[in-house]
Amino acid sequence: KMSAYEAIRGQYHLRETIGSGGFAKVKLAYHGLTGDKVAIKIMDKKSLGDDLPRVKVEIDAMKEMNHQHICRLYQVVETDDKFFMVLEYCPGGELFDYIVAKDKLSEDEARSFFRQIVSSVAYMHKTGYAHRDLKPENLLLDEDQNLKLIDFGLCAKPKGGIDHQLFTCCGSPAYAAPELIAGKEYQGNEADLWSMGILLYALLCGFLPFDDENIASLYKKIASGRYDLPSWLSKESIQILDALLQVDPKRRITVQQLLTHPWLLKQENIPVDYSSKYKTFEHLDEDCVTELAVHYGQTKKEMKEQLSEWKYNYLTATYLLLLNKKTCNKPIRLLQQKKTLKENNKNK
Ligand SMILES: Cn1cc(Br)cc1C(=O)Nc1[nH]nc2c1CN(C(=O)N[C@H](CN1CCCC1)c1ccccc1)C21CC1
Repeated sequence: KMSAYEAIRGQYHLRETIGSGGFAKVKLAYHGLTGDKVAIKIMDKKSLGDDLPRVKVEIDAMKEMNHQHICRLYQVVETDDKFFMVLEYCPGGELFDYIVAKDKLSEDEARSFFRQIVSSVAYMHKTGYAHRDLKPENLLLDEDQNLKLIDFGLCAKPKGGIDHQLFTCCGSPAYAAPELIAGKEYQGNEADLWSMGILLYALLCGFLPFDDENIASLYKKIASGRYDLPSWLSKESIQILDALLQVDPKRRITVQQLLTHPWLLKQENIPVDYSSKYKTFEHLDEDCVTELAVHYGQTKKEMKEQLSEWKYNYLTATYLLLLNKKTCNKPIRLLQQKKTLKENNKNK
């Protein structure tokens, strides 16, 4: 049986580890046929333990979401002992590090980022998912300062719809909504809006509104809903923070109301557009289909049938990366994959 890395090795050139968390690590890699950079999240089944279902949750969620501010899933490889998720590579790293490096952001820069966050969350909620772990560590920067949402391992797709009650308490305490830490029933979408308030406060201030080493006093501060307002905050910034950081979830602003909030309209006066700029899964790009059909020596019809199955195999990844190139006006060309020595000898 093929070892895990062998499965990946023929398709990608693995490079250094760029991130490591509890049960997973992320490696930079190059996709063999396009030469494009990708990030491969590698999870060991044994060390996942009973967190294993979270991987399925994350994979199923990311397969369903196709949005310019949500990190793109290209391919999934499962072996006996590992999961590999091939994901979009973001060379700017985490928004968290960006804020720390700049101390705090200007209101205009915070607005530019927050509009993108609202766009990704509105799309996610529309698709029926609540993230439940929104924080600056889970927002990555691409080469054009665009934000990409990651880490859907704690997300929920409530059976009864996005406004259905949830129970599991999860996420990072400093970003968790009062109703969530109170152990009450809560709605995932409402809890996400609270976390967005914490996020916006961090963008504008460079520190957290509720913070304490002691978890019990942290919870008391969150439940009180009282936080400092630094002198540099404008009246409008204070207003939108107040709308988001409402302790009572029923009084909290909704993501739909956010789309046209005056603070977000300041500057360009255009409501946040949360629709996906990417083509739907049904529409296959003719040029990319042609390039793949030629490369694999198949008819366009056969290639379209294979692509339409969206198996999230190497073919899905190659198609999506070619589509990226086309969107960035780069030539849609596949590198002639260097045949491995074994293959060469076989053909002799
Ligand atoms: C840190 N950094 C610096 C540069 Br330059 C690029 C990066 C970078 O990580 N880029 C990057 N592109 N695509 C990805 C990443 C990181 N990354 C991640 O998924 N990163 C997360 C980061 N989480 C935030 C809170 C806990 C862990 C991660 C999850 C599990 C293990 C390790 C890392 C993906 C795959 C989606």
